[in-house]
Amino acid sequence: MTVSPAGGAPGAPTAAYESWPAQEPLPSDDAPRGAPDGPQLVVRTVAIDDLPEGRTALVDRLPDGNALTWVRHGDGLAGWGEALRFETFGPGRFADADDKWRQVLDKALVHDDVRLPGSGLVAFGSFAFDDVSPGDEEEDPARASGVLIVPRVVVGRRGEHAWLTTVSLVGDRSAPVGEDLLSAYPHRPVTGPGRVVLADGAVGAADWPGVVAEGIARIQAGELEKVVLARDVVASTEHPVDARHLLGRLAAAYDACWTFSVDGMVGATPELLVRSEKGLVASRVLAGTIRREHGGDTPDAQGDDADLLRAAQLARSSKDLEEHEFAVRSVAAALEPFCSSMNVPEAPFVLHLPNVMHLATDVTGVLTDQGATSGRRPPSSLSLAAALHPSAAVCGTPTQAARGLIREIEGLDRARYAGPVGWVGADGDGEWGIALRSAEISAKNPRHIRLFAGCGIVAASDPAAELAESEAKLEPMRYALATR
Ligand SMILES: C=C(O[C@@H]1C=C(C(=O)O)C=C[C@H]1O)C(=O)O
Repeated sequence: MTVSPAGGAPGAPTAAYESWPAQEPLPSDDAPRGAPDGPQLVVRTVAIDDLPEGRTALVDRLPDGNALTWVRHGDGLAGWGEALRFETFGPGRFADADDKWRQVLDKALVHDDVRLPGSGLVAFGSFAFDDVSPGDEEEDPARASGVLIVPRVVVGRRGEHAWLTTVSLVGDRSAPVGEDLLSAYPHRPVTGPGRVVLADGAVGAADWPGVVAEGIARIQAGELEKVVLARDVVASTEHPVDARHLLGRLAAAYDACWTFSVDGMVGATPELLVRSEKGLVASRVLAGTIRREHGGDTPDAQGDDADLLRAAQLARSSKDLEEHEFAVRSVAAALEPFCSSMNVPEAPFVLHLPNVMHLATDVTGVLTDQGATSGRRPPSSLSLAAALHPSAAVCGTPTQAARGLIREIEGLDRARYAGPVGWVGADGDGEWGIALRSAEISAKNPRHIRLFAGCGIVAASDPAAELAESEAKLEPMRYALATR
């Protein structure tokens, strides 16, 4: 078999693209899975023409609840099965995952007929917000704080192009390949959660305004400028939660958000931490929120006159503009060392979502061509996400003081809430969102799911208003579980 170097897109793809014709059998050797020199993946992407269009078409393809997804406006990726899984821990969770990913890429054999972002070899990932989680040590010392998963099968769409990627491991003779790989995952019917009972999480709704008041007092005392404080709500369901039920409802109703699912972390986030594509980077920064009032059972993104008034109120609110400015500055400062040029708009726009409106700024940049001058690889989207995390949109300003205050007063194990979630490809490009408007299905008990929401607090914040805002931010996941 001939192995040819990667060609095509600039940006020095790191995986080898092999050149055998599609009908030839896959190579195999006797190396056992997980051999000391690491696993070798064989990846094949072909164009497909039978994927229907529509917001939920990708999610509808998922055969079971072990869903790996990243979907927006009907475009994106849906993966299932696990060819490889890497778990990482603590402060090194991003760097270790990035290293392991590069090792996989160096050996992978990729035959990609489609060559679009997301085709070929991809891994989905989800990372904890904090370097350490309260309770980690006592409750579950083995709990990983980062995970990268390479699916067995991925279906993708970008505009009019759709594709199918299959992944096998060299030497893994027991695993099905090609067509057999698809039939190895029979489609199981999607099940709803049945009756859902919601209860207070770590800090009850009645006590949470007190936590916010403490945050405000610390800001007013001059300890810091902004802190993001969060709370959780625990849902107990009659039936085990099937992630596809949640994903279908989120993808249909929250079309402008990125609907994600990685290893039990599910949500529809409006906030893009970083997208890296062919040397260009982009980040959608959100901070500053106003609730939308609407009746009915289905979230409705259509605006009315009252909405326009609220949007204008938000765009003029000095408290929200201040909160927003902190978040934009933190993202711009973190991206700057990687970029030769950047565009940071002076004023935010108002993003309309079915439940809330946000002040939003799209920051863009051109990555410095470090590869050309130093021979080093350009930073992967995962290492960019690591550099940007945690932005002031989910932590605060200054970062260290805010993180310290969160640990001190929030009383919540955020786990992967507000951490980076997304995917990385073979050339390092990828998309990472912030895991907001999200919930974590318990790995131990699939009838137990924790919903999260947080709010940026500044000196002028009002605890009761922040509680109401947190309720509005819980709405997407409550809707996904159909408790509203
Ligand atoms: C922290 C969350 O959202 C963040 C906080 C916002 C705010 O306080 O205005 C707005 C968008 C997000 O950056 C959340 O949804 O849990």
